[in-house]
Amino acid sequence: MTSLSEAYRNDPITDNHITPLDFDSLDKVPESHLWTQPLNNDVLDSLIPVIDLKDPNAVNLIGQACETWGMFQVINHGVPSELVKKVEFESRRLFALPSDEKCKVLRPSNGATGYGSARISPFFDKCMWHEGFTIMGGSCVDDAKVLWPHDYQTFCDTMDAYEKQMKLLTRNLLLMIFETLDVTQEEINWATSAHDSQGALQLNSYPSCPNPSQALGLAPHTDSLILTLLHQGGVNGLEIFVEGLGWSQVEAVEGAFVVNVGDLLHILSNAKLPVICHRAMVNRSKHRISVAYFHGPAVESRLAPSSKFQSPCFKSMLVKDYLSLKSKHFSKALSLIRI
Ligand SMILES: O=C(O)CCC(=O)C(=O)O
Ligand SMILES: [Fe+2]
Repeated sequence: MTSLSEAYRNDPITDNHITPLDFDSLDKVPESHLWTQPLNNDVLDSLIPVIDLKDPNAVNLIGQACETWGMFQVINHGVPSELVKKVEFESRRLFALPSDEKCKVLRPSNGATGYGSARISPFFDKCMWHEGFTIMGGSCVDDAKVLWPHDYQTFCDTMDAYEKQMKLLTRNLLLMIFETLDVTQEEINWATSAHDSQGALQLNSYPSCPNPSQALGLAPHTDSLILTLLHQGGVNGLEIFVEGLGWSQVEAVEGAFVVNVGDLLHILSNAKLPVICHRAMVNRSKHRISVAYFHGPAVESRLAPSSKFQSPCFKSMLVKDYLSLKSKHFSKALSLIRI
């Protein structure tokens, strides 16, 4: 069976879009990372609801938030805060390594895992104030052994434990979403299956930046898979684009995960659930870390709007073919499969 990481192999990225800056060595933002168009710092306050999973009305609130925004935050989700803190600590330990150490596990141009710039980098003229580390296929032991030959186990155990928790929470959230979205049991099984080969953990690092108004942490994008769970690490930075209003901050709420609909759930819902365009901003004083878990279905499986919809508005295709289309056409991918 093809895994998510294998699905990315056919669409290599050129090497100059993979190696991040050595941020520690800089006291000003280089031309390559200076975004000249206004980044609009008049951001609106948070519009995205924070939902308590213990609220008896949580299912309806989640359903409403998904239909309105394609995004919500959850608290009281059952993921131990100690584990989340450990993940953040281990992530900081990784990104604090010297640049040449981190580059020993640089993501290969035709690969999906390891250290490197955001996969969306080739679609933008300017570089992002960001470095990332991607874990797919259930284990990061090979990379961790290179980074810490004698001390890799804690990192791996922490990431494994976190990924397990993310899979459980994702499944629960999807089941709640499907209580208010009419799809078949087979489609629910498709969306909630959670084999090791399907999810991805993305550690994001946004070092403090001497010129935050002209640098961008992560450029605007939608997430490609089914559902994303994001830990913002207590530092604001995530923003969403709201048609007619502009950019709005998604406040970093202590202990909350930001949950957002990805392209594949948008397609399954026949566009009933919007997919929200978001970006990450940087700041002058804090080194921001975020951790995203992306949940996807089997890449060899077929993707289509639910058969409950009389008039599907997207073509049916294999998941891996959609991911390949997204790798080539980025933000145009959804419109290319629109009927
Ligand atoms: O760091 C953030 O706030 C956003 C991260 C994100 O959008 C992603 O990893 O896809
Ligand atoms: Fe994202």
